[in-house]
Amino acid sequence: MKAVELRRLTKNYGKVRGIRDITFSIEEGEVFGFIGPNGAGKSTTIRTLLNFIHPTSGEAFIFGKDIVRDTLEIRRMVGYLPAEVHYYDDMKAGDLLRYSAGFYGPVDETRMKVLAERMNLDLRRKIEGLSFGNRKKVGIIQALLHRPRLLILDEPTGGLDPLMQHTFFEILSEERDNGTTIFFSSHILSEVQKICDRVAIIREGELVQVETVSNLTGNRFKNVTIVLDATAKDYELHLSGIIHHERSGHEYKLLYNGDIKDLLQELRHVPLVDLRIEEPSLEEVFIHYYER
Ligand SMILES: Nc1ncnc2c1ncn2[C@@H]1O[C@H](COP(=O)(O)OP(=O)(O)OP(=O)(O)O)[C@@H](O)[C@H]1O
Repeated sequence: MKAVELRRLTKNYGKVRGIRDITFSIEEGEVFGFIGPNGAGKSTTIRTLLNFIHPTSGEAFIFGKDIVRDTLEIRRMVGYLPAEVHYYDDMKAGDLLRYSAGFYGPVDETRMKVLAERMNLDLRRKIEGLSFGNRKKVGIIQALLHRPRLLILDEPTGGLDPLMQHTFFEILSEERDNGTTIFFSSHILSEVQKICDRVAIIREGELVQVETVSNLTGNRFKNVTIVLDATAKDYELHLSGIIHHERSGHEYKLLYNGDIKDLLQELRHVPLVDLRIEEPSLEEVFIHYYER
């Protein structure tokens, strides 16, 4: 059984495009990233999965349960962090967490305190006095507290400083090691690279690609910088697999997705001064998909 399965899931807001024909699935225990620029449809997908909004067509399942028919059962298995957290301002953070965790059964006070301590959150403070980042921490603890089988996190790191992001990813790794499935959306590719097994790339409401992170950052893609002799005339590389190239003077920068032997073969005929072959960041790889 898949942890999450979407089959041609579509959501329109009246005439406005939300998401169209989204199909992918997440294995149990996987850390799965959902990547796309603002407005791509990440939140729409997540909110449809949790039945906050109704699909226009298509279907989806969480641990085999139908997202529309079995909402309550699904909510019990899921910890959800919305992109924007809205709370009753007048409550203390700790009381709010107790109140919301109470829905799932007895509240694990120790877990709440440990998480709050690690995230440096004072549970006695009222929500209204908390900064955006501290409210985010409340949301993160809320999502984690009842030890859900599946974590769905919508842009979880926004508002957290780098140190806190580090702690947050540490906590996520521990959850993963305990078997929790994690689905999180982001427009920051490097953070997805850190922790995800696979990523789905969404753009303008449509799924562009589902790929393992190791495939994307692994052997296939290289950043190649070639510096030619000043005497070299305008030079054109005759190679398939060049995804993107730019030139300034005698320096050529390529994003290359092909056999490295073909590249070296081609370069034998070139008045080479310098050559660098480096691992591209996920950003650079994705830019190629977005530009298509
Ligand atoms: N309640 C709504 N009513 C009408 N259109 C909406 C609504 N919510 C989202 N949309 C539209 O659906 C599309 C996808 O938006 P969505 O919020 O899902 O994107 P996103 O990938 O989560 O981006 P962001 O990171 O900016 O939240 C956008 O064109 C957006 O304008």
